[in-house]
Amino acid sequence: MTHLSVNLNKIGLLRNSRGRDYPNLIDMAERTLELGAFGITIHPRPDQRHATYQDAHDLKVLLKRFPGAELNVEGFPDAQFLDVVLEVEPDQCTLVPDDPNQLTSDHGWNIARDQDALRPVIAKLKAKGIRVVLFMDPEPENMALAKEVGADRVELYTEAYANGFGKEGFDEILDTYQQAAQAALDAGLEVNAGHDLDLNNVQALCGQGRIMEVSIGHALTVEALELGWNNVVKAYLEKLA
Ligand SMILES: CC(=O)[C@@H](O)[C@H](O)COP(=O)(O)O
Ligand SMILES: NCC(=O)COP(=O)(O)O
Repeated sequence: MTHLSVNLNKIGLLRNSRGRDYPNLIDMAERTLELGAFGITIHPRPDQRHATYQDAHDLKVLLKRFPGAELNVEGFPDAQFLDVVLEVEPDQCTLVPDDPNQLTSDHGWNIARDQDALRPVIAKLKAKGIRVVLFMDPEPENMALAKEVGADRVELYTEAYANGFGKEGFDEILDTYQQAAQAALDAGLEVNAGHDLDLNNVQALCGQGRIMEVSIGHALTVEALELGWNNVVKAYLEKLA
């Protein structure tokens, strides 16, 4: 079985678009955990247009009511992000090489280049008992170095996988991801995966048993809209009849 950590960034984005607390991110997290999801992920960016740093604090309080459930905080390890993570002490911190103004995450770490910056950051997080994950492209040859710099896990960046799903050449893409996951396991790492995973494509990736956790947000939010839309429109029509 693969754990599901639900990314609530898009709930934060919707909330922030109106300047009031609706939808309430903590309520959505609570519902998600009550339904049996393994965890909650947020990815606060420097402009806090999605989840905010305060959300990380509030989620930590909520998660205390759900023993065994995990909080995963993702982001680029700038000073502000690290201060928040070291204070909140989530179960897991996923380090992502985002630029400050990036629309969304679009690449994994170049560890050979960034290892001197990563090592002390990883050591600091681990000293607080936080599991550290590095966001990685599916490159089997880089997994040993991810282990060597101190990561506990890698998260495979699955945009290419999701993009190729169901298209010609997909078998080769899937094979690349499985090889990267196996290389990580062989190096002594655990393996997460995420980005653009959805109800259609998630099983083929996780079915071979190498992926410990997926974090899913964007598609899950859109799918919730799609699956709920008809009922809600009908409910309004009934109110107005
Ligand atoms: C690291 C990663 O792939 C996700 O955190 C992704 O960036 C989701 O965030 P957004 O939906 O806010 O782009
Ligand atoms: N780590 C990936 C994540 O949290 C969610 O990515 P997406 O489903 O919003 O693309």
